Amino acid sequence: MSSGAGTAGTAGTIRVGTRASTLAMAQTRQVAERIAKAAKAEIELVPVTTEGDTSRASLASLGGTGVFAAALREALLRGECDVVVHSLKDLPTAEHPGLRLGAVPKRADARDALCARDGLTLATLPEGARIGTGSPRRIAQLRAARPDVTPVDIRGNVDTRLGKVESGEVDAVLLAAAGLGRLGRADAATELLSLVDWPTAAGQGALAIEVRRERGDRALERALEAIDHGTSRATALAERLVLAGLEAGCAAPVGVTAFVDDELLFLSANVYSADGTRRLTSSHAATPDSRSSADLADAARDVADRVVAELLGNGAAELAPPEESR
Ligand SMILES: NCc1[nH]cc(CCC(=O)O)c1CC(=O)O
Repeated sequence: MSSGAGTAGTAGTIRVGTRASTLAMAQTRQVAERIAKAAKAEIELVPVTTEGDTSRASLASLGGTGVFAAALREALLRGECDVVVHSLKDLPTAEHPGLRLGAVPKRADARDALCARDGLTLATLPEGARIGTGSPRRIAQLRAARPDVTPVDIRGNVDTRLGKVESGEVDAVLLAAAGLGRLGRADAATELLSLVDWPTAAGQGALAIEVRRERGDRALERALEAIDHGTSRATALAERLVLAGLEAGCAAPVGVTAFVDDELLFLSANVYSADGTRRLTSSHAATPDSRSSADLADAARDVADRVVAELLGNGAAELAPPEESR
């Protein structure tokens, strides 16, 4: 059944690398079925354990970028699989020299969901409520919206986190709506937070299919082209360029949202101080010359450049200076 390393797809089987968490397996299975159909090939899921899965350290202390993606990328480079499926928001913004983004399928809901006991919402949570999240962005947004509540650093998969609400360990957790939806747990959300005042992580809700840079399997390439969704790729690109542009000069939490609305590619970003008391915001729009991938990508680069320049010009780096200058 399983083919040896380096024998990419020779037996008509496409090996799809994935994290082994329930969420990753669920979303990879959905993408893998589409690849199988488009390539008219068999697929085999190859689970890869990543440091982000095994470490109990808080996500913030793991350094954020790359803990989930690195092991998948190594498995791909070693030839243990032909493609890997990531949550795009877990993929470092820097390009890997040996890899390319084969496809960004149609994106799911980019919003964060509050999953609270007793149907509570951000506005109706009692004073001092305990809210589970380890994300510096969500903590800053929470502190800005409800300075009286207490963020609690929790880890674990989606079911573990929801279980902490059921057991009463916390009053609510903040999770990506997309992940809840893919697990069939959308019902757990008691409030979907508006992207207007609660923008989320760059690429949240989008998946990324990565492949080795060298081209070989034509059927696989055509399948990835068929799955790629131009506006999802462009909005995720715009958001990730903001993150990349700020990473150089700013370590503060960032929320960013882009969408394509008829004629317009719109991008808006917030940079927060860690305690949520200060916030910089910038919004820009561009009109792509056409809906072609190339024109959408040009528009994405254009809006991202303007948003980054404005945020840095307004002092984003001073909200939380990069480590080395502290
Ligand atoms: N960092 C963990 C992670 N990576 C992707 C998702 C959700 C799915 C997505 O954004 O596509 C999650 C969980 C969460 O933030 O609730």
